Amino acid sequence: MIIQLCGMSGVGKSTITDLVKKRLIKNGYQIEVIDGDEYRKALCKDLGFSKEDRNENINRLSFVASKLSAYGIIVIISAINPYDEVRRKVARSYQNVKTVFIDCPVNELIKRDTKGLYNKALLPDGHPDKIYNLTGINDAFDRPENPDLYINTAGQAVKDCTDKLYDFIADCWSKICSKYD
Ligand SMILES: Nc1ncnc2c1ncn2[C@@H]1O[C@H](COP(=O)(O)OS(=O)(=O)O)[C@@H](OP(=O)(O)O)[C@H]1O
Ligand SMILES: Nc1ncnc2c1ncn2[C@@H]1O[C@H](COP(=O)(O)OP(=O)(O)O)[C@@H](O)[C@H]1O
Repeated sequence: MIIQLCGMSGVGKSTITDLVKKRLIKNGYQIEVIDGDEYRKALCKDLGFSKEDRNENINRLSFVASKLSAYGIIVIISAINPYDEVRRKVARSYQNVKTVFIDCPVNELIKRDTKGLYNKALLPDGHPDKIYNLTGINDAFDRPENPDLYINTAGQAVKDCTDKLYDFIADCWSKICSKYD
């Protein structure tokens, strides 16, 4: 099973997946997280943030996910994954793919700004530190219309969001396993 997350920088993808991963391992599941930030330092280090590069990034991450998933490992792809077309392609190309939208209003993300990226994207044009392709500010994010699970992290405790994702994964996994009983 492949869980493809999508959501802008700072919505809580890493925070939630780290906790869900620990809990799944503790309860005996085999799980791997494919984290966009981590893979961009290795397998995807040649890629930037153009539409083409983001698409290629998700193509690579989902390919790796499919190989692990074929061994019965639950795989979470934790990336911004901003384009509807690519998310649909992943869902079409591989078996047992679920799409989870982690959401948070942009004004809250600007307040959180854990990596300082929003501050840089909001600098005036021409400023030497300004970034011009931050998802949700000056680059596109297609909000999924019918995700398999929706989590809004604004004003919600991390534990509640983690419980939601954990319960969803455990439920999907038990349905898949019951087909083989
Ligand atoms: N311009 C711009 N836009 C978006 N993100 C940026 C950008 N520049 C750097 N970063 C950092 O890269 C992380 C996103 O990488 P992803 O592989 O998840 O992106 S994508 O799915 O290919 O769109 C993202 O990680 P997260 O904050 O964990 O989402 C950022 O840390
Ligand atoms: N309900 C919540 N779920 C997840 N993170 C939250 C929540 N509320 C506040 N946060 C905070 O938001 C930030 C999310 O950062 P991070 O997990 O790195 O996001 P992402 O991986 O999507 O870029 C963290 O500082 C986290 O403590």
